[in-house]
Amino acid sequence: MTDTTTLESIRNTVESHDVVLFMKGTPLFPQCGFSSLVSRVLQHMGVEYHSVNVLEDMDVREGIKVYSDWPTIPQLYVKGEFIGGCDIVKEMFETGELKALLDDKGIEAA
Ligand SMILES: N[C@@H](CCC(=O)N[C@@H](CS)C(=O)NCC(=O)O)C(=O)O
Ligand code: FES
Repeated sequence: MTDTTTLESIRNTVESHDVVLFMKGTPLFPQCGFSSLVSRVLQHMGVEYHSVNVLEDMDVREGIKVYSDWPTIPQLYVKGEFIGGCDIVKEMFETGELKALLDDKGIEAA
């Protein structure tokens, strides 16, 4: 069960930072290949981002799925908007769509 406090706290997190990655582990010590890939893409692009380790909080791990109506981790948010998980981010990176989106939102990428 996901309560409104958890959802409000998630909303606060995604609205407090331009780029937020909900992941398993941390950028330095990712705990899953899918999370690792997305954090490496962002690092490679020189994008500053806030990361949330869902393994530290079961409420967030389950709550983020309800918040976005997306069943898995990782989850990338840009300016409060859910962008996607590993497959989507990988594809958007390869096509240049991710760079275009970040440019469009005024987020600096190298
Ligand atoms: N195809 C997914 C891969 C991510 C995925 O399958 N995540 C699983 C395993 S890490 C997950 O979050 N399962 C639910 C959970 O662990 O809470 C994507 O594009 O992001
Ligand atoms: S933790 Fe096993 S696939 Fe992500």
